[in-house]
Amino acid sequence: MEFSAGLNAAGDGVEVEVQLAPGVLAAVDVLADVLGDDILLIQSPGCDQPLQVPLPVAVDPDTGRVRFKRATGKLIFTAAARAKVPGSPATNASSLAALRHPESSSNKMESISSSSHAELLPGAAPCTELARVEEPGAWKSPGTSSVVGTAALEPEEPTAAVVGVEVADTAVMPARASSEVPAPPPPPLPTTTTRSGSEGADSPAAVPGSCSGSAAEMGLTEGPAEDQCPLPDEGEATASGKTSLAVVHQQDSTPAADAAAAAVTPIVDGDGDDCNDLKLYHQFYCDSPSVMLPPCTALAATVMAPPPSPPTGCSQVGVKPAPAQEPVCSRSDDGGVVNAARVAAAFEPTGGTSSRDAGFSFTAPDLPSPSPLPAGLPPRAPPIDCRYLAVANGLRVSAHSYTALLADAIGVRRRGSAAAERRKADKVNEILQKVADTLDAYGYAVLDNYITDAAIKGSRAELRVMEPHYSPGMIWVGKEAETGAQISVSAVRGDVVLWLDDQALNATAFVKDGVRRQCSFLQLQQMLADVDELVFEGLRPRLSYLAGLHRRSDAMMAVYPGKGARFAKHVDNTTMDGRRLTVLTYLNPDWQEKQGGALRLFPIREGAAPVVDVLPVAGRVALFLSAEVAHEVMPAYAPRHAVTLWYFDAGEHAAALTAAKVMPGPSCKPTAQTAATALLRDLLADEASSGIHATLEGCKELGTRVAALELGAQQLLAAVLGLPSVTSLIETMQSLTPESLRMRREELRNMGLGTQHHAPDTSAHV
Ligand SMILES: O=C(O)CCC(=O)C(=O)O
Ligand SMILES: [Fe+2]
Repeated sequence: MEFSAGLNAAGDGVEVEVQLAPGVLAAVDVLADVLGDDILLIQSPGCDQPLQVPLPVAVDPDTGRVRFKRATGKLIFTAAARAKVPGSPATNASSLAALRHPESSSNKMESISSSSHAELLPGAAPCTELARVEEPGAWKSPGTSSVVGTAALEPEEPTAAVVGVEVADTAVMPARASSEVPAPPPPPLPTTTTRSGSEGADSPAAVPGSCSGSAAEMGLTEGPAEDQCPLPDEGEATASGKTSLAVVHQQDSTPAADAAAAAVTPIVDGDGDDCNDLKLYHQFYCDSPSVMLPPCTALAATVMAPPPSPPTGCSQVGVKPAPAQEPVCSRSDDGGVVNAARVAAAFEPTGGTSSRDAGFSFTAPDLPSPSPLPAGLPPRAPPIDCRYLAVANGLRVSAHSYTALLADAIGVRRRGSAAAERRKADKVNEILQKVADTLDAYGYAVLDNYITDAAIKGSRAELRVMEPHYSPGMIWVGKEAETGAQISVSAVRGDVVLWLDDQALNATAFVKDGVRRQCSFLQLQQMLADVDELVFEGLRPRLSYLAGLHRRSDAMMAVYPGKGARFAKHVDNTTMDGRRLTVLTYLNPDWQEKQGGALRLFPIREGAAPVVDVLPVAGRVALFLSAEVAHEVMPAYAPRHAVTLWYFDAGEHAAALTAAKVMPGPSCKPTAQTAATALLRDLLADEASSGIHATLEGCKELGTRVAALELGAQQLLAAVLGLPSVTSLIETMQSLTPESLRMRREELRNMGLGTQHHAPDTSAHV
């Protein structure tokens, strides 16, 4: 194979010319066909990050020569397969291609698109660096770059070839480990922050009946087309100070509130337009973190002074993360491998037998084991023994791909000059650093437009088939990481949820009540991969607090059905269960403030940050520290869709799992859950139907009942009611007056649907 590289005539990049072997040429050619002018994503063995090659590459069909230009970086080109792509070329954002090295020595190509189909052929080629072009900054002065080495490799297989080029330019090296990046000061005061004396002051007024949960109201309408935006010219301003995307309102203008508002620094892409040209960080260094960045990034939506009477203490409640047990494989009727235990747990995480009996199962034809992920890619959600391979359009799904983001990266299709590229990379780093700094200083950060409208719409469409099968969200209480007791009280937590693990995400069909239904979660998978990337590659290296993140929970899809459903104030991880970062992605196009449903985030320490209300608008990603930031979901008056992911710290998680194994807590006992739920049900029920009356006698009876409960039930109740201990629960309950009982009941009802909307049997699962 022949190869040459050198500074191009314009002096703004290195031009590479490669003579490809016939098989490789065919692969590149076909991929170019599949991807249109998107990105070719290539993962080569020994190379940590996939390479992203903007397409089309110019292939001369007569000579087999390929030319392309790189501004900087290391290019390792591994092609080991030939793809056959019938049908029309896919040009949408879901088109993607990846080369990934499988278990052993052979290479495979995976090519996925909504309408195409690839035949995988094994190849064999090591990740070999063939040539290196080293002259840091050379393209700043044309003519000084040089090829310092060339080599050639003839692949053993005619269909496999490797070409490598490394071009160094230290000017665009991204920030790496936090130790290498001096932490900049907290975000500066935004000079153009808009403030208003009235907006965002109170919980939004209820608009009962305004949303009934139809598909249209759930926001499944077509979003606007993506802007096509040119790259900024050389001379264009790099920072506009534009704050239009960071709607920052402040209720009270006090010095403390001013300072707090100032902390919420709007982050903008800085190129003076509304375009998504910061979507991509084009990472060429295989051994560096690849960074994807949201366009038009902004911080939290509404800054408010703390509410006059903040809700009572944080409940020790959280959400049951993925179960820790290893799955047990079994075989389904139609021959597909089914991990019944895990699927049941994932789909109906109530821990109760009824849900397991009801039993979902996912089905897929037998396929060979998937290849392990290439080293260095973000860790995936819980490892599973019986992995499912999705069969979507006859193609295997790559567990990780950057392509959905890349496909939007107009900056790649219309590459600017080296200087423009460098500016872009710098800006991306700057924004990521701001996000990390904000998270570090205040415990939370919010990114807007991280997920595209198309991806939101696609994911919502994929989830629609599952929506009838969501279960009431569980409040997870107790010290047992991942195995803790769960209790469902819709007044405290009014959403319904669906847990999706890797296996479920990769399934093509599910069976419920003996009925088989098709499903596909490709878009959703991509969205999750994009969030993983933000966390693992964008933030983990920048925050020592996140340095130990090793994996995340399964994805929890949640729908607050409207009608005032909410989730009471709580902290996700109060028991050192391993969860360090909570990341929410909202899927609600056209969400209006009057629909409520804001995520209210409370400061880590009194006065340390503003209380912010973050509306669940589509594409927005909210991040906060799971063990420190109290938060609640304000009553939602329209169906509100969100995806929650929890990222685990390796050390804390391991310790929690060990602790859970050796000392299962009393709250695990089903009897405790039943007793606690029964009492809550009575407490919440209308007086007429409840055993507890707001009279002196009723109060006395309640105090006696609570004191007589088993410890586990008392612990659960204390947690749900936001009381710090069992002692305090008993004291509180024994000193109730008719008045305070009525207030407590009202308070609980106001937290959500209450029994007016939910029958007791649906609001209590034990
Ligand atoms: O949906 C949200 O905004 C937050 C949900 C939440 O707090 C949780 O599931 O723990
Ligand atoms: Fe939460």
